[in-house]
Amino acid sequence: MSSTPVIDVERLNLTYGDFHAVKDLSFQVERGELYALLGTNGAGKTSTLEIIEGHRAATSGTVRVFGKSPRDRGAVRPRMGIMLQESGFSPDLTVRESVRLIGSLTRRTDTVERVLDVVDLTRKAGTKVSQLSGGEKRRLDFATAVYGTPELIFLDEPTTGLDIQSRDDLWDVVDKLREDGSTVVLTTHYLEEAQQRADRIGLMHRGAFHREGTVSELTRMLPAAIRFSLAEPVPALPLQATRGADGKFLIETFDLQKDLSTLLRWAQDHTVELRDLQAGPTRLDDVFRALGSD
Ligand SMILES: Nc1ncnc2c1ncn2[C@@H]1O[C@H](COP(=O)(O)OP(=O)(O)OP(=O)(O)O)[C@@H](O)[C@H]1O
Repeated sequence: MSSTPVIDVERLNLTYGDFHAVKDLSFQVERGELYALLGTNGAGKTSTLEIIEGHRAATSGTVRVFGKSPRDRGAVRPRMGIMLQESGFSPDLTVRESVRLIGSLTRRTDTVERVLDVVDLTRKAGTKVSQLSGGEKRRLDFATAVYGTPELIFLDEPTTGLDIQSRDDLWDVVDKLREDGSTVVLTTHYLEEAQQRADRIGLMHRGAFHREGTVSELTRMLPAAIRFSLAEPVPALPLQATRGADGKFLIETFDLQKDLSTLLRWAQDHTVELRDLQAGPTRLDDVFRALGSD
């Protein structure tokens, strides 16, 4: 059984004058998914999101949100919560007034008190926006996405500028929204967040998908890494290794278990200490670095 995707993008193109910013992009986001749109600077993520959010018209291609055109704002907009990189709240309004204003714009039902509590700004309710810290402003931006528990939530670099506790709190709220059935589209430059939380990732580079899939699909095609240091003099190793500028050895392998056990057995037999030993699958950062070298 297949249900209509929440977001359905087919052969989307966007040009700014002569510049082709989004090239034939196609993807779907299913109900309840957390989809991360990642990419290099200028890859076209914001442009793509702006079209899906209904802020910008496509040059060609089709975009459907809940089966409708995102330009049909009356039908689609109340079902979306959008946390932009900068919400542009009026500096003279208080936090409470700002949330009330957001609420009236969303046309969703909620209470200001509940939303302030969810984003942990109750104590700042009477404070003017101009007097908030960077992290508090970011939490106020988050309130725009949370108000009225929308079915579809866009989070554009949501944790930038947040301390660890606030980040964890934000993700707890997102987890709760997902339990309640919300679909989430995320952009972030914190790759570990995407790696931990996304169901699927679209990795954009120069307007197109370089890769798309689950985290394990994206990382599977790169070798795993074993890293360690050795005391001098360095004995002959049982496997091919390279040595980094920091003096650490790196073994890249598509058979981590076998090569790691070979290395450990060799170290045991030769009474060699493998210092700072680390072994693991490729991280998303490495997929990105591979992109940069294309
Ligand atoms: N209004 C515009 N007019 C002309 N070119 C634009 C406009 N907006 C964006 N661009 C260009 O389109 C490309 C894609 O921009 P976009 O902001 O979508 O990228 P992004 O993936 O969100 O980048 P970043 O990670 O740096 O925020 C960039 O090369 C950018 O310079």
